[in-house]
Parts: sequence; C-alpha cells; structure tokens
Amino acid sequence: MIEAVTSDRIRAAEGPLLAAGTPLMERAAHQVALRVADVLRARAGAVAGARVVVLVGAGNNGGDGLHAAALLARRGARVTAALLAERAHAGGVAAARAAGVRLVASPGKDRPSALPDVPRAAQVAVARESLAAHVVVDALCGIGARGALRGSAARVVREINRGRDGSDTFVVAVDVPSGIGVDDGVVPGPVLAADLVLACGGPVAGLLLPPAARLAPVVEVLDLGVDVPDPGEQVVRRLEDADVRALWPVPHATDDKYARGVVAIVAGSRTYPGAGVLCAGAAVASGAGMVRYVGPRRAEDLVLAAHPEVVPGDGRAQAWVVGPGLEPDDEDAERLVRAALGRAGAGSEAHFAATGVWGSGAGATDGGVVPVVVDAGALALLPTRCAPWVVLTPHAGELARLLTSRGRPVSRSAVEAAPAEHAAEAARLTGATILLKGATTVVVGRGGVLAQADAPAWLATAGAGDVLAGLLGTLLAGRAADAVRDPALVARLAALAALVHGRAAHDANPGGPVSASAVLAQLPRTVARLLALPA
Ligand SMILES: NC(=O)C1=CN([C@@H]2O[C@H](COP(=O)(O)OP(=O)(O)OC[C@H]3O[C@@H](n4cnc5c(N)ncnc54)[C@H](O)[C@@H]3O)[C@@H](O)[C@H]2O)[C@@H](O)CC1
Ligand SMILES: Nc1ncnc2c1ncn2[C@@H]1O[C@H](COP(=O)(O)OP(=O)(O)O)[C@@H](O)[C@H]1O
Ligand SMILES: [K+]
Repeated sequence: MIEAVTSDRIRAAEGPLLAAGTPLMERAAHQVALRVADVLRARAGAVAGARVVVLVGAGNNGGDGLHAAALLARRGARVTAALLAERAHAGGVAAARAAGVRLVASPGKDRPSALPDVPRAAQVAVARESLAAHVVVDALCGIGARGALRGSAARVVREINRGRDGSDTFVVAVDVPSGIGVDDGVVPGPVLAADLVLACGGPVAGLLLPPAARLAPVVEVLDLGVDVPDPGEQVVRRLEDADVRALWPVPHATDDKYARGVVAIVAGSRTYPGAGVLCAGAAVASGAGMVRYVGPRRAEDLVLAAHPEVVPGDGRAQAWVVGPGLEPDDEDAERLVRAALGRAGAGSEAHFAATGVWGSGAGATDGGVVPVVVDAGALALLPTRCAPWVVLTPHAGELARLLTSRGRPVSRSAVEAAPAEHAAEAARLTGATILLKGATTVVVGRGGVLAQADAPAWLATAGAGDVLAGLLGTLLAGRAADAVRDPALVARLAALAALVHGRAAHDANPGGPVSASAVLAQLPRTVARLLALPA
C-alpha cells in the first residue's frame, strides 16, 4: 500500500532534520542524479554525452534540480539549466556553474522591460532544447507551489506541451510535477506530465489524487531519512497488487456457499437487460458463494441463460447490489431498491454515537443489517442518511446530480476538476462510502481516502461499471460481518474492487480494446494471479 500525506506533514518531518543540519537537499540531488543517470543509460546508451535540460524554479525544488544538474555534468552529461524564475537557489547555481552546466537565465519579471523581445524567444529556445533532450528534469516547484504555474515557468511548460505530441521527451519531476495542487491533486494550469516522479522523502497526497494522478503515473520515493509520523486520516492510500491477498475473502475448507456470502442483485430492466447480465455475472465470476437476481422477466431469462448458477428471486443475502440498468419510474424496481437499502439499516449512526461501535457484525449473517452497493438508477432513491457500509458508485455526472439534489449545485466538469473534494462532500452529506469512478477512482469513507489508478483507458466502455458493482457486491458479501464491524474496511474493499477491475481489464487484452464482457470473463484468472502474489 502506498500512503501519501499532506505537504505540511512532510515539512513537519523535515524541520528537525534541517535544524540539525542534515543535508537533505544534497541527499535528494544525489538520488535524483542517480535515477536520471539510469534513465540516460537506457535512453541514450550512456550518461556521458547525453543531453539533459533542467527547468529550475525559485525555491529549494530548483535547488535540488541545480545540484542534480551539477552531478550529472560531472559525469559527462551535456546539461542545460534554465532558470525560469526571478531568482534561483544560490548554492545550486554556484555548484552547477562550477560543474560546467550551461546556465540559461530566462528574462524573468525583473528583466522584460530592458529586453522586450527576448522573453518569448528565450522561452521558445528552452522549449525546443527540452523537446530534443534525452531527459528533462522538472524542478520548477515542489511542495512550496501555490496555485497555477506562473510567469516564464508557465509559458515554457505550455510551449513544451505544444510540441510534446510526437516527441519522445522523457520528463523526470523532482518531488511533484510542478504546478499540481500538492495536497488536493487539482491541475489549475499548465503542467508537464511526468514519466517518472521522484518524491523527496515521501509522496504528497496530490500525486495520487485525480486529476493530477494521470500526470504522475510512476512515483518512486527517495529515502532521505525523513520519517513521516503516523498521519491518521490525513492520508491518501493506494492499494497495490500485494495488498489483494490480505483483503480478499478467500474461502476456508469448511465454508459452505452461505458462509462464503450470498449477493443479491437488483439490476437490469426491459430496456437495459444487459446490465443485469453483467452485474450478476461479475458477482459469480469474482467468487460469490451464491448470487440471487431480482428483475423483470426478460432480464431474468437473459441472466439465467448467460449464468445458469444464478438463483432467481428475492431471499436472504449478505450484500445487495442495486441500480445498474434500472429504468426511471419502474415501481417494482424502486420497491426492491428501497427494501435493500432498508436492510443496510439507517439508525447506525445513532448506535455509533451511543456505543462507539458501528455494529455487532452479527446482523450480516442472521438477516440483519447488510452492506449495499448503490449504482446508477438507484442513486436517486437514497434515504436521507446512509450507513457507511452503503457504497455509492457514481461516475462524475452521477455525483454532480447527487450533490445537486442535496442542495449543492455543481456541474460534472466541476466534479472532474476536483473529484476528491466532491466525493468527500457526498460522503459528508449522505453518510455513505463513496466510490467515484474515473481514470483514477477515488474512494472516500471512514478511515480516509483511497485513490486507485489501475485501469487502462480502454476500460471506459459501456457496462464496465455494472461489472464493477457486481464484483464489489461479492467482496462485501464475503466480508459482510467484518465490514459492518469496521466501516474503514468498506472503503478498502471498494478500492480493492477498483484495483481488481482495472487489472482484469488490462489482463483481458494488454494494450488493446476490452469489452465489459471480456473484463468479466477475465476476473477469475486475474483474481487467481493476484492471490498468488506474496503479501
Ligand atoms: N525542506 C527542504 O530543505 C527540502 C526540500 N526539498 C525540496 O524543496 C522543495 C520545497 O522547497 P520550497 O519550500 O523552497 O518550495 P518550492 O521550491 O517547492 O517552491 C517555492 C518557490 O516556487 C515559487 N512558486 C510558488 N508557487 C509558484 C507558482 N505557482 N508558479 C511559479 N512559481 C511558484 C515560490 O515563489 C517559491 O520561490 C521540495 O518540494 C523538495 O523538492 C528537498 O531538497 C529535501 C529537503
Ligand atoms: N479514462 C479512463 N481510464 C481508465 N478507466 C476508466 C476511465 N474512464 C472510466 N474508467 C472506468 O470505467 C468504468 C466505467 O463505468 P461507468 O461509467 O459506470 O460505465 P457503465 O455505466 O456503462 O457501466 C469505471 O470503472 C471507471 O472507473
Ligand atoms: K517539480
């Protein structure tokens, strides 16, 4: 599991070390130079003679970049450092100059009036040189960044981005891709997408959160000897493949189908029967003890034809999945959804306030409270407050509608610009655990925030969400008693579903298109592969 914290935690952890004179910048620069050298060897054959451009900002992030530039120049790389702010780290400039780094001082705020035409030309020259380099090091700003990139830095990044399509420039970002919201993952202006991020001491939350996460697909942590104390809930987590085994409900030798967990599904309609087929199929394929299906006759016939192990009709279950492919104004479906939501229990928060525990967990196996996954059409049927083992699985448009219906009018694009913030708002307003789908899926529940970026973009295809809902139903049914006792587990299981869903999409056809049915068919093998990994 990767844990990322807010930037103030990193600063607090670094403070005492810096006060004691620990050379953190030298350590960071040394490790950045080592990793850039690895990349240069892979891309240019050798460090000596390889071309590197370091984009340097005003603060210590720029200092890291300049010291790394000096180390690379001493190993024979041809390094240009472009100073793109009105000042630069003095020690770093001296080290770079002494090592033979070519320093390009962009005309910053202090110079434009003297040299009216040069700024633009200099910016274009730096961008051109960057696009021709073997590696560009982004050391414009790190955790000290506030708001969108400004000034020359912003203009050079825009210029590079304009030429980047079709160029194979490899960008190494020091600490973060400069200009992302380091704590909230927003992308308020131009940012250079990184191929590799070298996080100094520990990753900040913004690296894992959408939309910034897509600009930081590979994050490596540089060990600077900085110990970040337990951040409590001020943390963003990402499950990794090695976490699957500890969380997955693997059957015991003595289990029967009921002990393993029954999932009941209310999905599919006369108009959208396929949603029922995909959702029920995913619950079967991910290993439910038994799957029940309740829906209109045509959908039921199709579900049973595709998955004869599904049991038609209502009945006891350890988890419910409601909503995929339901039609609005279908009174039968609405009644079933409300009944399922009723089984999750609404008075749970009062119980928690009175006792300090969420539930006994007993209900999950004796017909009492059970987890419920609420997707698509059922999102409009929520009670005022939900228990945290109710998991809502909206995409951005559905979350916008949900928030708007609760008196927080917001557009889909606003949700997409700040997914974690809006998911947290929905969790506060409803009490439920929120799984907000997207290229990076964000889960907000008790115990904090998780962000998973495991899926190829090919997964953005009709029906993929129905598969995810069925898969999550199986996980919640398999661990229903634990989930009701410990709602932090609910959020982890939701993130686990997103991880396995994304991996199955990849495994089904690496690098190429996948259908929702192909993801479903791949689930058993992907689960087996992940369970075989060492924890
Ligand atoms: N605290 C430390 O001594 C260490 C810090 N390290 C590095 O130092 C970084 C933090 O350094 P700083 O606190 O100096 O801050 P940064 O270097 O991250 O950024 C602050 C500087 O960037 C400018 N800036 C802020 N927002 C900007 C924007 N939107 N557009 C353009 N310029 C902007 C500010 O004017 C300021 O000069 C870390 O991210 C890490 O890379 C590492 O060297 C390890 C040790
Ligand atoms: N760009 C993307 N990259 C990777 N996965 C994506 C991307 N966009 C969406 N997804 C995933 O694809 C699935 C789409 O689900 P959803 O929108 O509910 O589709 P449907 O309602 O048709 O089933 C979700 O799991 C989502 O996280
Ligand atoms: K940076």
